[in-house]
Amino acid sequence: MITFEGVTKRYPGGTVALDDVSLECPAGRITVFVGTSGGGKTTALRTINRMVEPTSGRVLIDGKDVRERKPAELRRGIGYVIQHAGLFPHRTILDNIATVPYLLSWNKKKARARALELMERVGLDPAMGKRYPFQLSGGQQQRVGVARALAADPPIMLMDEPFSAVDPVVRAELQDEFLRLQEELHKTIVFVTHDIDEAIKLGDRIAVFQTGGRLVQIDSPENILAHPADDFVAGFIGQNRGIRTLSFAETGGLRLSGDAVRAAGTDAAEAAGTEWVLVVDDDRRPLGWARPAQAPGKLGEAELTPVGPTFQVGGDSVRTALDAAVLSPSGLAVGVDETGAVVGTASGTDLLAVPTHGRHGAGSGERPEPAPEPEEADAGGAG
Ligand SMILES: Nc1ncnc2c1ncn2[C@@H]1O[C@H](COP(=O)(O)OP(=O)(O)OP(=O)(O)O)[C@@H](O)[C@H]1O
Repeated sequence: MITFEGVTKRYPGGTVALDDVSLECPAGRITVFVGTSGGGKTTALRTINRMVEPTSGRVLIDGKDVRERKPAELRRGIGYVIQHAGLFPHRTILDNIATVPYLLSWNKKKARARALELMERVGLDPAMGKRYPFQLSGGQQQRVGVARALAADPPIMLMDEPFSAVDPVVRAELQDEFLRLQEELHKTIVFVTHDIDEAIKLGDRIAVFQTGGRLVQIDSPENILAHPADDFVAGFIGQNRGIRTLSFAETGGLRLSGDAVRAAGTDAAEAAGTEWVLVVDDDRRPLGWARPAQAPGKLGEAELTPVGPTFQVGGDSVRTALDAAVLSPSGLAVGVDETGAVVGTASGTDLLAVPTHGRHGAGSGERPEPAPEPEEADAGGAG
């Protein structure tokens, strides 16, 4: 756990970069510092590894004031990743990743073996180990930056806009892999970004900083979206706050209907009263939509309308399910299990009735959430 106790940083000339900031970054979780440019995010991050010394207040790691530790020794236990990766240009990728192991006097063989292992972990072909940074794409360089920070297996990682310099597609990939890695590694991570969407995707907790180094709110992404502390936070979150809240609503408690689901080969006349039916194969995999009134005969014989996007029940959020409903020709979202078999369908109205608590998707670990109400607890099933 990292604790800020009344941390203030005033630079000569009078700039207040941090104004009496108190917060906690729980062990094994991702805390994201987000906010306006010049709000003090980077300054706050750097007080943790003593690259910045507070004017007053204290930063504690597991209850111990960081000032009691020598900066060099402290930093070896704290991985640090920055924008543009900050790799050493004249060192190979392997040697870049092995920087801290070398500093810790590991023998070269062990350090390189560790670097190779980490390259695989962060999704880089180990054959790239002999290359130099300029021979890698921006996204690959960022992966090297993450691998380098992880090399000596530090319990803490500080990440300052690590994915900001790459295009949105690569950025999303890096974020997804980062979350997967964190599920295995459970590091205590402090992550700075100016991008609220990145903060919501990655953070277990989000700390919002305002100009003048003031911490305005620290809470879970769900609560920040649902209950912004003031107009500044509401404005910072931006539009579509309601819809985005649905990213945190789980589909596991949803009651899905089997009324519109029919096996291929069934007589269309049997479903004559239903405008759209979802035709499934023997394994309940969706084949497409049919309108029985317009295509008499056996379902599946006439051409079907493509199913469109589906959602995984319990795995995807209500936001994803709602998206599937909006794009579905029938207006019904198709819920599938992890094998792709149809569980049932839900209308937009069904989906909006789901309460919006709980973390969705490829997550950054469980978080203490209120237990579901009994009536929400039964898992979705064709019913
Ligand atoms: N070494 C320094 N000397 C004087 N002022 C500084 C110094 N470093 C930062 N500042 C000032 O402190 C304030 C906070 O800066 P900081 O870099 O922490 O903000 P930030 O929230 O990370 O901003 P950004 O998103 O733009 O990177 C800014 O007004 C900045 O100009």
